[in-house]
Amino acid sequence: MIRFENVTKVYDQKSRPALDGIDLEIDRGDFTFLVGPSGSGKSTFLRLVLREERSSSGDVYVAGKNVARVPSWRVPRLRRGIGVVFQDFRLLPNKDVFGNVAFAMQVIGKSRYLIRETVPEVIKLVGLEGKEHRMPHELSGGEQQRVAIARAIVNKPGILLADEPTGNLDPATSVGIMNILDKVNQNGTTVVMATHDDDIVNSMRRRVIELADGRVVRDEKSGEYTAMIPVVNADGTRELKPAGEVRVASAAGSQAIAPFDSEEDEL
Ligand SMILES: Nc1ncnc2c1ncn2[C@@H]1O[C@H](COP(=O)(O)OP(=O)(O)OP(=O)(O)O)[C@@H](O)[C@H]1O
Repeated sequence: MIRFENVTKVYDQKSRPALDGIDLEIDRGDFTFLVGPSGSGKSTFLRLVLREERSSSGDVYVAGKNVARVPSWRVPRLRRGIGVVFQDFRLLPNKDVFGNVAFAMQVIGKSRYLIRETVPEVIKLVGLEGKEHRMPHELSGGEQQRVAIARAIVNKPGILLADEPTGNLDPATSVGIMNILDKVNQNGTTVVMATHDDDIVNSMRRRVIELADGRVVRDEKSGEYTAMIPVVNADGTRELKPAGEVRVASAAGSQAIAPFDSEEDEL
């Protein structure tokens, strides 16, 4: 469903590549986690699949098509087959739940009849029945993410890309979101999820592709993950440490420099 053949992406000639010679294949119907420290290339991978960025060398195939060869006017059609969910939900603030989900069908010209049929089904699938007329600001973070997932899948995409979909949610709410993504996957959609959340990865036991400095350093069929966090030690040296250790270590003088701890503070 997604194939990378020796793909390198360089944003800035003076820096190391964001992705460096990636070779991998994700089959139709797979659920794959993309893990790795901040800056390892996860979002770049997803942007290449969506053709929001182009590779500097190597080929990206989505559903058998070399995305670099898709003419610009056909890119919207390519993207129609790919649903996307982000950490920050990105709902339309002036539309209610129904309107947010329906909008994804309206923009591609689906009939009012089909919209009236389909939107309630998808709202039910994500567990938001009865909340169709709530505005985004009247929903919890978890509910907003459910709307975002409903919007991403309402046109029945073959692929769902999720970039840190639980990054703004507490652990219990995250479990609910993962159950929905699992259901979407069981309905046949290929799911690729970038995450730092080891609890989620370890509870799901799905394929884990780990990136570091733009390279694949691990690819396991049903793997686990320990998130690593860059820290500055008391003596000023920097190193990567397992996330669990950092919380203990910080009391002893190490300070996390990645954004994860500050994100937790915001919860
Ligand atoms: N538009 C851009 N221009 C220049 N450099 C970029 C751009 N986007 C990403 N990069 C760089 O490419 C590398 C990979 O970034 P990317 O966002 O893909 O990592 P990530 O694994 O998704 O990180 P995070 O977990 O923090 O979201 C980083 O060094 C980053 O600074």
